[in-house]
Amino acid sequence: MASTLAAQSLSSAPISGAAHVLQCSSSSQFHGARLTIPLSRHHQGARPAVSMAVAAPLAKPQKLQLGQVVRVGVLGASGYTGAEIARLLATHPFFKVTMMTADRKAGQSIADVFPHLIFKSDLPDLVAIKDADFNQVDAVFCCLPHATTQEIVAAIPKHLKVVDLSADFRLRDVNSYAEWYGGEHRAPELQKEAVYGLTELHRDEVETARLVANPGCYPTTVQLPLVPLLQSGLITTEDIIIDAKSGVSGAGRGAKEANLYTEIAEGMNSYGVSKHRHMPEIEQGLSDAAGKPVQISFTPHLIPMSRGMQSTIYVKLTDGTSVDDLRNHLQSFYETEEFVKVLNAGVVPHTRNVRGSNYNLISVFPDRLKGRAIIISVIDNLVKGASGQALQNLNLMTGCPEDCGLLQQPMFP
Ligand SMILES: NC(=O)C1=CN([C@@H]2O[C@H](COP(=O)(O)OP(=O)(O)OC[C@H]3O[C@@H](n4cnc5c(N)ncnc54)[C@H](OP(=O)(O)O)[C@@H]3O)[C@@H](O)[C@H]2O)C=CC1
Ligand SMILES: CC(=O)N[C@@H](CCC(=O)OP(=O)(O)O)C(=O)O
Repeated sequence: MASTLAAQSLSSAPISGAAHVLQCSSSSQFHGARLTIPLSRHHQGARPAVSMAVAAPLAKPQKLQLGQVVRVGVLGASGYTGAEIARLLATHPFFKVTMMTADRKAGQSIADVFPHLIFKSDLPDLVAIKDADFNQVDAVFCCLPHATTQEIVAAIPKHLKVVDLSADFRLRDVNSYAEWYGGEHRAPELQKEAVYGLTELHRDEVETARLVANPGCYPTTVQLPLVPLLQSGLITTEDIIIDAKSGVSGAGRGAKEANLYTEIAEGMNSYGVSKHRHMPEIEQGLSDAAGKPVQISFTPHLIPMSRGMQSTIYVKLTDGTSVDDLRNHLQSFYETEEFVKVLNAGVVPHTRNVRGSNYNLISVFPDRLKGRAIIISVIDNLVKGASGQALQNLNLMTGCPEDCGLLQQPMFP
């Protein structure tokens, strides 16, 4: 009996006005609550833009009571971030996965695709996205490749809350999206509606959002330390240099030559040098924080580990600021946060210190060069950099305690 309560309260949540009328192109019309977009992974053709009005923020969700159940759909559950959501939800007191989709793996059981999930025997089988029944869910995690995602999210019934892990709704400027993602956005109004879900910095907006754009993994490592420092004027907006490293799972599970064991093991390489698509996302957040345009130098690297991410960030102090001021400011800024911790002077974080967890560790060091500091920020790309932060956001959007399902400690060593 109790299990239907949340379903009712969530699906009847007031989403204001005519704002939610969907005028899809004929190929993405709704029939009942199933998607009928032809979703071939090979389909790259241009489509007309989906047009709709921008939705107003929702009311804050009521706190869930124990016994209530939020039915969750995972689109792209046969990928790394989708599987990670299923893993994190295994002990969640309120969320139950009732629908999972796949593309090539549709029709299989999740345990056949990911044997580590066999212990969670109540997970549904993987269905093709065209067969996804949105009557079975109250909320959706969308774990699909960017560009594929926008039309799918546009066609999800508007009473459902959605956290999208792709890059499709992160950039506010449609021209910037077109420039960095190589094609016109096909749901620009949704791009305006989406709230950027860097949880610790946008908590209030996330709570009242219907659609959250979950941040990229590199942008999470960079913005968590730099936004408070730029907001407080402790560092300059010039000369920000970011040297970042990611484990290979950041590239997804799809087979790619560059990600073969033989290409990755016993070595490392830079990629996207001076043109990585996370640059505009990072610059958007840093510019908002500084109140003026900020440009960065950013070079990502692929290193031979399955998960984990480090950004080493070189910044210039403003006049009269010391490195201790930076550390003290970050420590007090994040003092009450569960998932962001600022280490004491001299302590170097390791990606293993956050492996499998939703934590971000930050450390601040003086540079040998006068007036400069070096900031190290580590996360697990699949957790705080993707599925963990997505769950943190959906917890807030549905009235669950923010840390539900997220308190597992890092695996070390
Ligand atoms: N990996 C990471 O660390 C991070 C990833 N992200 C973002 O999250 C999203 C998911 O990433 P990740 O899980 O790594 O990706 P994967 O490549 O591992 O998984 C992609 C999923 O999408 C499905 N899929 C692919 N193409 C289509 C299609 N045309 N129609 C329907 N389903 C499709 C795949 O199904 P099947 O396998 O059955 O073909 C699979 O379930 C991406 O947008 C990514 O950029 C964000 C932050 C970090
Ligand atoms: C190692 C690797 O390839 N990483 C991915 C970033 C993963 C991520 O956060 O990206 P999204 O913006 O796709 O969500 C990349 O550099 O494109």
